Amino acid sequence: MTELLTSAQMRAIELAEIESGAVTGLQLMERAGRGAVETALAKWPELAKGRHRALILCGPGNNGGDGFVIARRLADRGWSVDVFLYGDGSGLPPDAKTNHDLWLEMGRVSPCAPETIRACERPDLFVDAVFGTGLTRPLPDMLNEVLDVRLMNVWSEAQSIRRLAVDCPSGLNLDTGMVPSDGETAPRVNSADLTVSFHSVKAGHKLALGPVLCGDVRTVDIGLTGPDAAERAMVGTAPDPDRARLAAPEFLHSDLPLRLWPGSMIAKLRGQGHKYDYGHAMVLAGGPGRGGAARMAARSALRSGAGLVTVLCPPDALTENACHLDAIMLRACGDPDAFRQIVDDRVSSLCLGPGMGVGEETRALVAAALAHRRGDRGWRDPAVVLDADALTSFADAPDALFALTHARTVLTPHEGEFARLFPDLAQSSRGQRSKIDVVRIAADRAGCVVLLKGEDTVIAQPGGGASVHSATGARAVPWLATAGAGDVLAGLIAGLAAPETAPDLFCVTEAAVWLHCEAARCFGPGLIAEDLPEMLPKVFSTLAR
Ligand SMILES: NC(=O)C1=CN([C@@H]2O[C@H](COP(=O)(O)OP(=O)(O)OC[C@H]3O[C@@H](n4cnc5c(N)ncnc54)[C@H](O)[C@@H]3O)[C@@H](O)[C@H]2O)[C@@H](O)CC1
Ligand SMILES: Nc1ncnc2c1ncn2[C@@H]1O[C@H](COP(=O)(O)OP(=O)(O)O)[C@@H](O)[C@H]1O
Ligand SMILES: [K+]
Repeated sequence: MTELLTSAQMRAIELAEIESGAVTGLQLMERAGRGAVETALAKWPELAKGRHRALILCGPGNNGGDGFVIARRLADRGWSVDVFLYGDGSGLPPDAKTNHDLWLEMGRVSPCAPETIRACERPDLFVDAVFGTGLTRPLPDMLNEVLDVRLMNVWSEAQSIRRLAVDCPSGLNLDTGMVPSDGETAPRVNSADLTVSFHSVKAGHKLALGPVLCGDVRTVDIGLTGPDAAERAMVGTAPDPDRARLAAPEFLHSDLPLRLWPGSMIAKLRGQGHKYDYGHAMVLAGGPGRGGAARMAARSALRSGAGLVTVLCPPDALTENACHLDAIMLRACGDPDAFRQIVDDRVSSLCLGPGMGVGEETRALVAAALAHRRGDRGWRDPAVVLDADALTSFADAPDALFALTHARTVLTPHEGEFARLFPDLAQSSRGQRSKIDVVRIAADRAGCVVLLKGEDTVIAQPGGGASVHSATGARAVPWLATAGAGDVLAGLIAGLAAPETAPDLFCVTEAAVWLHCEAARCFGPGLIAEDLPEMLPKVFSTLAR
């Protein structure tokens, strides 16, 4: 699954399935525990052979119930298993209580206390089944002392103890990827080498701290088959308004062929026609000495598929730009009047912001771009990508920008630019709201697609459709944190949106972010922004097959 469910959505799916009579809660718990064991043994085959020792911490809810199933399954394999319960056995919810009692027929349950845990023999596998989707507040102090086996400083070679988290490392909020804090002590949380999640990944696995804390995240199919459980919208099609999805070539537990996604988002991999059919993208540049950002955006637009790309710059920057551009055309344009004369109805996408400078001139050009209509020639208005200075120029009056933006606009802020336009949604004022939710609010407010950058890039459109692109784990590209990488992304969106046959802007933006990350992966460490457009042909060659 590529849907990023919230805890409430997961509970609703589970409840609907149980109420339909298709499955019982106990069966789901059994499948979850069994799936967690199978996944751990598949990841660590050395544990699949012979008898080992497990230390399992169970919590007061159903996450703890999964822990008791795991205990039983491992004991069945001949393992020695020490089980600890945080909380009181009599208060367990019914299914967890049943599994607690089943385990009591095989072994002991000790109260969770640092002294008793320290007295155990060194485990080969540590299982965190304390809290999952039910975490509602910060972890209690006592748990913090025992949740990270590697920090307990009791066992030799603690670094090699395998740490399995059931649904999530306890303390992580699965809706937000954040760690709730009581505001007085440092937030407390566990981390894991392997996190086994059920049915679908949750938003918190992919946002904020989730990817760092969860380690390898693997999803187990627990056989939820009802209508609510089905995946709703494949990447590359209109998103479901309620369920965020991953911008990744996957659907229904399987990999999509890359020619299907993102290949189908790229007109020149399949289309026919002349250069104007692929659209004319225009990138507005700043004054002398500030043109590099726009030139990189333009190069990226040309590489990604626009038939023609023109840089528009103030007249005094013409010479500088002419020295750097060949395939990309160049026109002088310093004000909205010039803009209106130059931009004809064949222009199908516009990119404004990189290196333009902050102020009234930029505001006026942004307003002209957002007012531009294509008349009879194009079947829809040009896509307008606003980045960097085009956003910051409206820091004092974001509403003035939102009065101009329309459905063919995409805003591509980083957190700093986002805070200028949406101060109440900024990271510092976000509180416990998830990045997905705040970008949804931003998209509704701006009436257009909003992309908020980061390792967890979130894209949302008005009405709730949202996507997360995760550049973490095997797709981590720390070397993308390089000046100008964002300019290239803005150009990439403009280039993919330029062709007459381009899909809608939300889908184009999802594909652009994935391609941007792939270009960075393809180049590797040492990357500078100029390298990104040059890697696109290599990335595209893998999509056509
Ligand atoms: N939803 C589903 O479809 C399935 C859920 N399963 C498991 O059930 C879990 C969810 O179970 P629950 O909803 O019972 O939630 P949890 O087991 O995650 O936690 C709920 C309990 O913890 C308490 N609690 C929350 N935060 C606390 C804190 N900081 N300090 C002390 N106590 C705290 C709550 O009051 C409640 O008693 C999932 O994560 C998963 O492991 C699986 O059994 C399979 C199916
Ligand atoms: N550590 C990272 N991992 C993945 N992507 C990153 C990382 N750092 C930055 N990026 C991506 O690189 C781009 C940087 O954009 P931005 O901050 O606007 O830079 P600039 O303004 O210098 O062009 C964004 O797309 C962002 O998501
Ligand atoms: K857990």
